Amino acid sequence: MKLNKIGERAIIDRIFSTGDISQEPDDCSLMDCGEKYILFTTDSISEKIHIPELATPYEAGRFFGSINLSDVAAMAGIPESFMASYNLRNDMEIDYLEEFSRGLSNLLQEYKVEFAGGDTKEADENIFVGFCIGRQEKDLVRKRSYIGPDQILCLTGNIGKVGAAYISYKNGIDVRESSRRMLDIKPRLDVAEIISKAGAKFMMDLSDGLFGCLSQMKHDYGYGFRIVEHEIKMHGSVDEISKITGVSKRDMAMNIGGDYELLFTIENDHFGEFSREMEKNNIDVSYIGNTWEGNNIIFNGERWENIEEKGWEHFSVEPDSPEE
Ligand SMILES: Nc1ncnc2c1ncn2[C@@H]1O[C@H](COP(=O)(O)OP(=O)(O)OP(=O)(O)O)[C@@H](O)[C@H]1O
Ligand SMILES: Cc1ncc(C[n+]2csc(CCOP(=O)(O)O)c2C)c(N)n1
Ligand SMILES: [Mg+2]
Repeated sequence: MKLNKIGERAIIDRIFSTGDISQEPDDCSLMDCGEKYILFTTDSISEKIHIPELATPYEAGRFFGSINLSDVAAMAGIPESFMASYNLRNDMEIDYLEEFSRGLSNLLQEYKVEFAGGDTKEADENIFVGFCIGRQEKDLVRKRSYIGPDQILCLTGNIGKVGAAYISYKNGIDVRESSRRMLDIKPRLDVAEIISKAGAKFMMDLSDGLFGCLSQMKHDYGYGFRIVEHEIKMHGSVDEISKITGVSKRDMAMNIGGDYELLFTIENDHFGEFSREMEKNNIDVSYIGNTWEGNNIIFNGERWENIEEKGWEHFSVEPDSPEE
């Protein structure tokens, strides 16, 4: 059976089922170092899928670093060192690669992460593979397995900026600015550790969209979510682009993916203390639902609906792709 008949999530299940993977599915893998964990993670991008044609190489380099740092932020780790492996077509312009590297280096400098080297090879497609390593006190690391029943579900910032930019870009609206926005993401290292110290339980980054994350958590850890649509803060562009294109706000903000905000839970009886701590630190957090043992559902203002959408998934069959 071909991969595009299976989809990314099921492919990863099949890889896990081959037996020897020692770690739980999470944003980073962990190495036990006494009082601390070493966190390590890898994330790659391909020019074809992740980099819109009108994006500058500098923007692409920053994006490449950011998505890797985001996986460390997602567990409340402190990133320390980064490696970059490039598989590149032999007709790539050296200027492109230099600008890409400059974007990456500047991003790493901003977050005080060492650029520790990498690997460079000739290939048929341009693929950039990152590896990031970080550290954190064990009791501050936020694992996905810390999810439990009746926790309050929380989300930082607002979502949908990247989804709206993606839809704009596809519809030929303001294409240069849309390309820039598609890559303009921020690893939430500014807030992750504070949120962890304030008592978060499980945490993850939203890379594949809110619906994708909920579906992944239900599948991997057995807990579902009841979320309330009007509690979810959307980026200002979502409404505007929805009106112009007819694509639903829900699709743009929750299904397309590409935002890197943090999704996490707190214990129900800790709400007062936690929300005061967020206000004190000026951290924008929305309380969007709670966990339960049932399936993922959303309250649309009138009734509860099942969430059927699965977010962004590699190898998923496009609706209009021919059957093989
Ligand atoms: N080829 C693979 N071999 C072994 N494990 C894998 C492989 N691909 C993914 N995994 C594991 O599957 C889990 C989910 O991986 P995934 O890349 O979806 O991470 P994520 O943080 O949910 O998403 P993103 O990469 O968008 O940040 C992780 O624990 C990861 O280590
Ligand atoms: C058809 C189509 N093309 C492009 C996009 C944009 N996109 C590609 S990957 C990604 C985030 C997760 O990346 P990864 O899982 O690789 O970390 C996003 C938002 C899309 N949603 N649909
Ligand atoms: Mg992640």
